[in-house]
Amino acid sequence: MSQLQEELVVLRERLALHDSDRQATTIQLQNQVEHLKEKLLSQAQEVSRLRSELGGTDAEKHRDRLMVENEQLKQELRRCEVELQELRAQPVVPCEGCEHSQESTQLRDKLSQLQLEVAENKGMLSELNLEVQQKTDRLAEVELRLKDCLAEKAQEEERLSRRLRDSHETIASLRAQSPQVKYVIKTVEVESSKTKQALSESQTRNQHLQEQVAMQRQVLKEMEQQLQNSHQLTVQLRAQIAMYEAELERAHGQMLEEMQSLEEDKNRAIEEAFARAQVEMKAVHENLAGVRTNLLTLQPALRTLTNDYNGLKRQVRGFPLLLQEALRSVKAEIGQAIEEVNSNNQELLRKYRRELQLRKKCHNELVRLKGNIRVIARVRPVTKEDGDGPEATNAVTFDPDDDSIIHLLHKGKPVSFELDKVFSPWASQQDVFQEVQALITSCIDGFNVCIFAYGQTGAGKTYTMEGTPENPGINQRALQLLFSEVQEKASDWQYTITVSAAEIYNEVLRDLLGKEPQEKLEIRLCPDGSGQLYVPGLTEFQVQSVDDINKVFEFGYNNRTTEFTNLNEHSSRSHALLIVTVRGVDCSTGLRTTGKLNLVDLAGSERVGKSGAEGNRLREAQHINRSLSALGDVIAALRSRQGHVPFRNSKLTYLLQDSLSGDSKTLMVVQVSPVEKNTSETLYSLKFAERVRSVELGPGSRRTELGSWSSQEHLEWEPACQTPQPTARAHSAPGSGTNSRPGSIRRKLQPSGKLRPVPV
Ligand SMILES: Nc1ncnc2c1ncn2[C@@H]1O[C@H](COP(=O)(O)OP(=O)(O)OP(=O)(O)O)[C@@H](O)[C@H]1O
Repeated sequence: MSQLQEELVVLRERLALHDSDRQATTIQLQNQVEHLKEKLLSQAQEVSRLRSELGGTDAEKHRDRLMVENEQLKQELRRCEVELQELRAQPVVPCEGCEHSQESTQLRDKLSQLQLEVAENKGMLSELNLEVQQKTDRLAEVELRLKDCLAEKAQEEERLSRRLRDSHETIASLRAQSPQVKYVIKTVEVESSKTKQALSESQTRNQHLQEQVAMQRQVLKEMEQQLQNSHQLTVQLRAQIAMYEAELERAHGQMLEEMQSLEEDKNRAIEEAFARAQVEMKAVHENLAGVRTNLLTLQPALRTLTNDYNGLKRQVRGFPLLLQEALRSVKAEIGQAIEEVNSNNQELLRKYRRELQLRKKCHNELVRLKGNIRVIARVRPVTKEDGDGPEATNAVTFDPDDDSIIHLLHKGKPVSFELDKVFSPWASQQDVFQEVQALITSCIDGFNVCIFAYGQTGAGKTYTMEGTPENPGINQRALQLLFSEVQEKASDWQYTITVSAAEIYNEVLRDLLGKEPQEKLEIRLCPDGSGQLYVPGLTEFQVQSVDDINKVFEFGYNNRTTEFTNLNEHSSRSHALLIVTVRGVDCSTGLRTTGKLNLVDLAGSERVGKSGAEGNRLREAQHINRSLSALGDVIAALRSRQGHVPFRNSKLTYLLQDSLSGDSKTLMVVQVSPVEKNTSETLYSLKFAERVRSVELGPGSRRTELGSWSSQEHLEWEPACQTPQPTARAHSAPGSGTNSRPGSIRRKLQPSGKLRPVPV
């Protein structure tokens, strides 16, 4: 029992000890709670201080102040605008030539510039307003966050105080229930540690909040800086606005001054005008008074004038009728006159056409009477080339009473020939041309004409056809005549003249005006079925003047010189043709004519084969003889009007077919050398000429005459020469010559060939 009591005492002591401990702990806890409360309070104060420090209200104030300033600026702007409107509304009196108008325009420009600047500033201000608004929004947000923090803290505080209260109650209940004290103490101990933990947590949170507050402070500082900047900007803008206002004020003042001066000018001008008008009015009044007195005196004159005028008016009214009548009669007279002239013209035209036909008929008749094929002879003079001595003596004489007779003394025997005409060595180029002139003119009328120069080499063929530069031959003169005739007829006819030039050498036809003179040309039938012949590829040049012809000849000559090394010799062995085509259109009737003039310089007719030529020379001679024989055959056939004309026997006759047949006209000029040494060839040439001519002269004997004009005849004709044909009229020639025969073929002395250009 005593042990139990002892134990109870110990327990009581221990309990008392525990009690004192618990009291100490409770006090400690209470102190701690107090301390925490104090801390919370100080923190709340700190927060409120911070709130006040953060200057949420300052910023708001600042913002408000800015807003107020903004509002003021806006009001000022509005006022400025109103003033500007008023200024604009004020009527501007334009005064032309006024020196202020330019200044006024400048001021107006300046004003509009200022307005633009003001608008820009307005924009900037609205931007600043927006910025301030954004900052205010951010401040409100921060404030809201701070409020939330404070509310949280208050809740925490509430919770802690509630727990403290609970602890007190627990302690009190523990005191009341001593058996459970130990347990309670333990619980308190446990709870006390929890409280400590909560405290440390709240301390941590407190620290976090303090950091946030520091951050917010930093943000606020930055915002304050920004606000300060915007404030500075606003100050600047205000200064600018003030400056603009001053400018505006000045402009306004200037404008007012200008307006004032303008007003004054205007008033002055009005006054002056008024004074002038008054003076003028006075003068007008005076004039009026004078006019009135004049009017009184003029009235009778006016009356007579009015009467006159009325009379004239009546006359004028009647004038168109009179005029119309006069015009009608004049028109009728003119019409009648025109009709008369027309009928006269018609009559004249009819007569002209009849005359033309008659002329053509006469011409044709003349040509017919002369013969469609005519043969003339031309004797060349003795030249230096003929040499000296008996061989060069003259063997040709003429009949002084008959210009168609020629006498030749051949090997001592006189032989005479009758041709259509014989030209002595003294005959000029013009004399010869006169004989052929009619033929050329008929070419314009649409006839085909052929003029041949026939004879031995050196007998003067080229001289007759081409002549010399100083003394041109038939070719040049013919073309000249054609041009002048065509020009004469130009009022009624339109003509085109074209020329072609060709050469036949060894029965090969070549174009002398073509780009390829080497090219062999062929004669073909026209594909149009007209039966006409043509030479494909033969160049044709249109000529309008002698100059043109000279150019064409020059071209042809150049072609030949480049082609042949010995042109003179070559030209003696080839036939050269100049083909002139004259195409005409009658302007009144549309009638078309085409005439062709063929001017042919034949190859030398000498009988080379007889003199023992061989090789190329013999071949050339054979070709020449064959073609000349063919020409003789064709002419003979035409004269005897045979059904078949052997045109195709040579290139020459085939090419000239359409110019030798039908109503074509042919003239052969037989060239004769007068000297003794050439009498054999001269005899041969004259016989050939006479035979050509005699075919027509003796119709009964035509058939017998036409036996053969073979190529052999040119080579084997010597016996026939000695015994003249019966149809050839032989006359005794006066005088006599030597019997010598011509020697070798002479070369030409002229530097040119057969197509040498001869200027006229
Ligand atoms: N009627 C004339 N008057 C003056 N000289 C003439 C006459 N006829 C010819 N002649 C001269 O005689 C020479 C030979 O004449 P041309 O050259 O005309 O002969 P050709 O017959 O044409 O010869 P080829 O057959 O070689 O062409 C030339 O010097 C020429 O000037």
